[in-house]
Amino acid sequence: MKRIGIAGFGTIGRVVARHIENSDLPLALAAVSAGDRTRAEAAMAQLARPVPVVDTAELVALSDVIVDSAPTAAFRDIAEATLCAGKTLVTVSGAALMQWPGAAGFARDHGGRIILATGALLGIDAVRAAAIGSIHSVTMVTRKPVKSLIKADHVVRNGIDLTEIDEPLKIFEGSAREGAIAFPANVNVAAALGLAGTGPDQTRLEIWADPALTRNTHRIIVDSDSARFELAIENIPTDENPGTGRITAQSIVAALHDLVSPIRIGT
Ligand SMILES: NC(=O)C1=CN([C@@H]2O[C@H](COP(=O)(O)OP(=O)(O)OC[C@H]3O[C@@H](n4cnc5c(N)ncnc54)[C@H](OP(=O)(O)O)[C@@H]3O)[C@@H](O)[C@H]2O)C=CC1
Ligand SMILES: O=C([O-])CC(=O)C(=O)O
Repeated sequence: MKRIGIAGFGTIGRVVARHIENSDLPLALAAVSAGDRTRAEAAMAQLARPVPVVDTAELVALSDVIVDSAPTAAFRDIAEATLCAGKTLVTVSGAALMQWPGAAGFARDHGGRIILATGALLGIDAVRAAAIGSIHSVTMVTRKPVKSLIKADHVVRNGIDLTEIDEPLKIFEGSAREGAIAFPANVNVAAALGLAGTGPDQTRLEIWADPALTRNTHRIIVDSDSARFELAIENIPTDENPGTGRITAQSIVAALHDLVSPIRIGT
């Protein structure tokens, strides 16, 4: 039985907890950590078998695997505490991982492991396989409804008014690294794509706010010496946090299944 601790009991963390509770695989929810403890305890009362809301140190002590579903800013503390204990971190904070160049060395030195789940993306398996050979180019175009982008740091900081737009507006063009830093809660997937393929600096990214859309969409074109492929995904936003697609939590659950299943499908 693997004991799972969830760091960040918000939109993603609560869905992951419910799946673990209902799973017939050898996974058990051990504890969660939170920003606002009172709010997390109220949400915990919705579970059939509530677990304690604890701080990061206790979460790590009580768990074999930590799921990081906290904000980007909390990633490093959660990751270091997990890795220092020689444990496994499952995260979708690609933007934060990208900004920690020493992560692999830190994990190796402490006998821990970081698993960056695919999150709200697709095709990371094919991109990784292509990267074994030579990738010529990777381009990603993200289009999101206004409600998914309106609170993004970059939009607020630059005073970009999305409330009145009646046609698609390109709000960012650059590298995946620049995009993930400017939109840490909106294009973690671009960072993941960069880390899987030619690197975040070589991966090109556009972000559009599109008033006609209801879904968070990503289109990716990869050209390599083994294959050319195009990928597209239309994510249904969660009600709680429209920037977060529903599939993200399910990607984490699938990654947890991989840790305990006798057969693994896909790279
Ligand atoms: N790769 C991908 O495909 C995607 C990645 N993400 C990333 O996943 C993460 C979670 O997203 P989401 O669930 O939508 O976000 P939410 O804001 O819904 O949930 C985050 C939770 O973390 C809590 N929290 C805040 N600080 C800490 C801390 N120091 N330790 C533990 N918990 C803390 C917050 O509590 P409180 O509100 O009380 O502060 C909140 O409940 C984000 O980093 C986001 O960028 C999201 C979508 C897609
Ligand atoms: O839901 C999405 O489309 C992707 C997302 O928020 C992210 O990468 O952080």
